Amino acid sequence: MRVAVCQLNARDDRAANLAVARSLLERAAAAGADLAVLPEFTDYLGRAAGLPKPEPIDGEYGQFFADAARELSMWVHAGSFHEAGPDAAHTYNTSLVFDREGALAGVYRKIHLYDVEIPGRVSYLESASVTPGDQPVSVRVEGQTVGLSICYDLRFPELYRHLAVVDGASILVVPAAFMLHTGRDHWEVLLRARAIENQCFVVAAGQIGDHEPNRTCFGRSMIVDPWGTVLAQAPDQVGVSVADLDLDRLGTIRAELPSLANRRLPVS
Ligand SMILES: NC(=O)CC(=O)C(=O)O
Repeated sequence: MRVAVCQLNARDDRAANLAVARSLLERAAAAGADLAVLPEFTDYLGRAAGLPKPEPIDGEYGQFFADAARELSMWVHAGSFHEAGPDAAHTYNTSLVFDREGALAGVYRKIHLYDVEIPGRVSYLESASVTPGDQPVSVRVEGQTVGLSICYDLRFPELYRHLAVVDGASILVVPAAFMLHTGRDHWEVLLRARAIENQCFVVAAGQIGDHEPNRTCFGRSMIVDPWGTVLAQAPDQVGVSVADLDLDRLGTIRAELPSLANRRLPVS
């Protein structure tokens, strides 16, 4: 299976963000991707005050990427967007996955919210405006089980254990807007750890660069194999990176180094 990670610099202009996302999906399709993944908050990454009215799953955002998937005949993981939430003050941070016909194949709401205060570096209280999801979600894509997650989820290995062991995922997807300060030291280590410990491919699409207000994202979108080898890493710019997932290699790694099968403790 050929996968693409689309690295974006979304800002406060929703229409412009979607136009760039569409052009990256076109590049991914031209490169022969079966599945293309966009980053967290592909719709909008700007000041809270300027956030366009949050939409339902079948709103314009969903329709836009359903059309893209159908027109490009490619599976599209539409990063995440601000889904209308349970009350006026809260959205969900939601991923949508569309099949080649543009049919909705999966919906995942970010479970772990980024409430972090690192003085002078990072100040973010995601729970002030986002309601967390509470369900791990996997989707069948081209005969493979793909486990869904979003950004800060990456720090919670129990989610990925569930996706790999309970759901049987062979591919783990991570749309992200990882901060520069934390990303420098943690992004690659965490992605490769999740790949190695769960013996899965990890496909991670990130935001890159400056976003209002005072937010800089790390980028370095990455595709990692189940051995922990980095198959593709994006340069520090908006663009598309592609890799082929050798699913036979996944079987070989799991057979030769059966750490998933050797687990001794149950997964809830
Ligand atoms: N932005 C996030 O949700 C996560 C992040 O930047 C981090 O975990 O660090």
